[in-house]
Amino acid sequence: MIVGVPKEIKNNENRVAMTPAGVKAMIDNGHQVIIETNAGLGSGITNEEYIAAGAKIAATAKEVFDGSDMIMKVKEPLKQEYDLFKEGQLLFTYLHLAPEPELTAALLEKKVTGIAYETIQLDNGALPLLSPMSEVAGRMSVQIGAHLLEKTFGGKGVLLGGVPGVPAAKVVVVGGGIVGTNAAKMAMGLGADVTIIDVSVDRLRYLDDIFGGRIKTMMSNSYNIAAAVKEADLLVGAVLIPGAKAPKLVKEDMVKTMKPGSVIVDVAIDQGGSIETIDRVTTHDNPSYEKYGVVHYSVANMPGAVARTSTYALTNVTLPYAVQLANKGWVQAVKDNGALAKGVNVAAGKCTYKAVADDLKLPFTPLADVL
Ligand SMILES: NC(=O)C1=CN([C@@H]2O[C@H](COP(=O)(O)OP(=O)(O)OC[C@H]3O[C@@H](n4cnc5c(N)ncnc54)[C@H](O)[C@@H]3O)[C@@H](O)[C@H]2O)C=CC1
Ligand SMILES: CC(=O)C(=O)O
Repeated sequence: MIVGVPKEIKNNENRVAMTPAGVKAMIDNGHQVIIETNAGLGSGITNEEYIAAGAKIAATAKEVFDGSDMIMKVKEPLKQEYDLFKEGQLLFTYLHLAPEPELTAALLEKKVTGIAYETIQLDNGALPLLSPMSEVAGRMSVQIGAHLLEKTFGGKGVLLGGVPGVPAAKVVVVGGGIVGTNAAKMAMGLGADVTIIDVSVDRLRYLDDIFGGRIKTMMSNSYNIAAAVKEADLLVGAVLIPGAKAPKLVKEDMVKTMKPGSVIVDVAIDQGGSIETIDRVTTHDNPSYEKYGVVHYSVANMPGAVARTSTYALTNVTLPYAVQLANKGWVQAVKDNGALAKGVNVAAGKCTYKAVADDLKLPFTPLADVL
């Protein structure tokens, strides 16, 4: 199989979908790899390193798409990439289709097989290709929140950890999964007063256990969320229902109760956002805006800013699945691997992921019907 890796074009997206180690693994398995020129530079990987590992370098994204059976990317394709899809091509990347009707329509029209990193799911519910980026974004959410709380960035001028004699800032994390746990870890490490809200009592029990009672846990319901949001200096949105649009758990009237200069970082923006007052997806160039006196941050590719770490963390987990897809072809690979099968969101012009079909009001076709 010929595997193509275009350069990412989203604002400040410096990650790349394959490292030289991935190229070598593909070549060792009898495949060919085409990398768009300079695709790795943002992650500190040169064309020469890819060539030494056995890749060919293409001058343009069009050459990569035209010449490849499988495209590996990091972020969901942007509008200027839709025309590059070839009918029947395999696309392996983050897709986040539930909030993206136009991208979904383009993939369906071209009968692209879209396998989304974020919905590949193990039997225990874990999302192995989302987790490393959630670790990165969860940790970044507190680092970014701490900056935005500074007066010069529009914040109320509060130091997360406080100092002796002055109380620490209150950090409220809605969603206690991978993002939430990593946000809590960083916030606690900086000395903040941390509360995590989740809908799963088992998850809250686990968090209480691992943090040794040094954070507070709360059951997710609108009463508790309203009370916690009102007091929060930094609010982190971190909920997920796999594949689906994020539930808007924090309502506009709750945000209005926050003190001026408080900060919201909605990490769940890639699934449409979990905070009602988040009305746009922002970019690393212009990451935050003010609404009701509160600083809002809603960048959908947070890990792109720490690309070197993120590229290696992401490709560590994507490569074994990519090799299965290349070795067996996607149909046999998903028949053999139930976790990978859950990644198939669109195939043969049909939507094969229930939550995406429901959110976009499209007919749902069970994957078995297109295999
Ligand atoms: N903006 C960005 O750059 C990035 C965004 N993300 C996104 O962050 C979000 C969270 O990802 P993960 O932590 O990996 O997901 P996860 O599945 O590990 O955690 C989600 C948590 O939300 C909880 N939850 C579900 N419904 C809830 C409700 N009604 N109330 C409270 N909690 C609820 C679940 O019980 C679970 O513990 C996803 O949308 C993911 O795509 C991840 C990485 C980067
Ligand atoms: C998860 C995701 O969309 C990202 O890492 O950008």
